[in-house]
This record gives sequence, C-alpha cells and structure tokens, in this order.
Amino acid sequence: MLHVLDHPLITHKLTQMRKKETKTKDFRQNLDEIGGLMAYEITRDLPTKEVRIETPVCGCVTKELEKDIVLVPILRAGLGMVNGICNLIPTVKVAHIGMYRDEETLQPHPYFEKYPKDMDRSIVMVVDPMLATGGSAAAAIDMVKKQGACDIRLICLVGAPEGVKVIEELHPDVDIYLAALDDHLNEKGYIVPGLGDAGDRIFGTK
Ligand SMILES: O=P(O)(O)OC[C@H]1O[C@H](OP(=O)(O)OP(=O)(O)O)[C@H](O)[C@@H]1O
Ligand SMILES: O=c1cc[nH]c(=O)[nH]1
Ligand SMILES: [Mg+2]
Repeated sequence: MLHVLDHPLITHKLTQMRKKETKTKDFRQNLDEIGGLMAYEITRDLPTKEVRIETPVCGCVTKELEKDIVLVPILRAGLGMVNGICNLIPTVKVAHIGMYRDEETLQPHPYFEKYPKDMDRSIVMVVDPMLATGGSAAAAIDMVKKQGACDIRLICLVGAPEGVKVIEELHPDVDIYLAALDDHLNEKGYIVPGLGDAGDRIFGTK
C-alpha cells in the first residue's frame, strides 16, 4: 500500500531541498530532519510487547518494541536518511546495500551488501530518497527477501508514479512511504519536478 506523508514540516523541508540554489550543507540537514519526521510516522503501527519494570516509585506493567528494526539504506543517497531515523529509533541495526543506476540503461547494479543476523525476524526498512523507475528499490527488496526478510517497508522521499507501480506489481507485500508523489519521469529517468540527483547533492559530487 502507498502512504504519502502529508505533513507541513516535511513538505516545507522538502521544498528547501528541491530548490536548485540549496547547497550541500542545507540539503543534507533538511534530509536528515525529514528522515526523523518520517520515522515518527512510519513507526506508528510497530508491534509492542508487555514488560514488567520497576520505576523509582513502584513496579508496573508497560510496553516496549517487540521486534528488532533493520534499516537498509541503498548507497549512496540512502545514507542521507540514516542519521535522522537512527536518532528516533536508537536500537536500530543498519544493513547496507550498494547500488548504482546505469545512466544509459537505467538498470540497477548492486556492488555491496552486508546484513545483521535475524533479518527474517526483524522489521526491515529499505531507505532511499528517490524512487524513480523503481528498479533500484525492487532489486534491493529482492536482496533483503533472499536474506529471509518478510516484514518490509520502503521509505523514500520523492516517488514517481512509474516507480510506485513497479513496486506494487513486483512486491505487493511491501508498504511504500513517500514524502511526496511527483508527476512523472523525464527522458533521462529523472523525477519531475524532483530535486535532481540526490546522491550528488548530498555528497557534493557535481
Ligand atoms: O528508481 P531508479 O530508477 O532505480 O532510480 C533511483 C535510484 O537512483 C539513485 O541512485 P544513483 O544510481 O544515482 O546512485 P547514488 O545514490 O550513488 O548517487 C537513487 O538514489 C536511487 O537509488
Ligand atoms: O530524479 C532522480 C532519479 C534517480 N535518482 C536521483 O537521484 N534523482
Ligand atoms: Mg545518484
């Protein structure tokens, strides 16, 4: 299912990121802050379990998170969302998938993967700011499924309808969370209006 997180703070910060005059430092800071705001929304339905604890006053039964959470940024651009989400869920484990999209064919090319144990028992959150053709996210979801993951969420900043359709068709079991659903892809596979190349803007490589 597709969830577009319609929140004024997220939208305001995303607008700063979209502006072509926004420089690396502010681009990164806004992405980091949006990561935290999105984390709050995407964790609303996390399962909890009852635990008995002692407060300084008395014993009581309360709740804590039931399952481990594994964040899976798709390198490079996905790294820009890790810090903001980790700040909110400090016990999160972080896997890494290295993947780049061929500029001509738009096909994804994985070059690295590293996971924690127990992917099959964890809630797995694949993160990448951009969901364009959907090729990279679909390949990353294939990779985490091969590790046994079965409770998977995809968290992106900006999505194109084309990419959303691909994920819905190939991975109907995966919930998709976006800060914005944009209009379309251009002839080079960039999201319109989008924000340009997220990785280059985060790391200052262009
Ligand atoms: O939906 P798709 O059509 O697959 O495109 C989206 C992918 O493209 C970008 O990565 P890129 O290849 O630019 O790598 P980078 O993060 O290292 O810049 C982006 O961060 C996604 O991973
Ligand atoms: O618009 C786009 C599409 C793919 N990757 C990006 O970084 N931006
Ligand atoms: Mg890039």
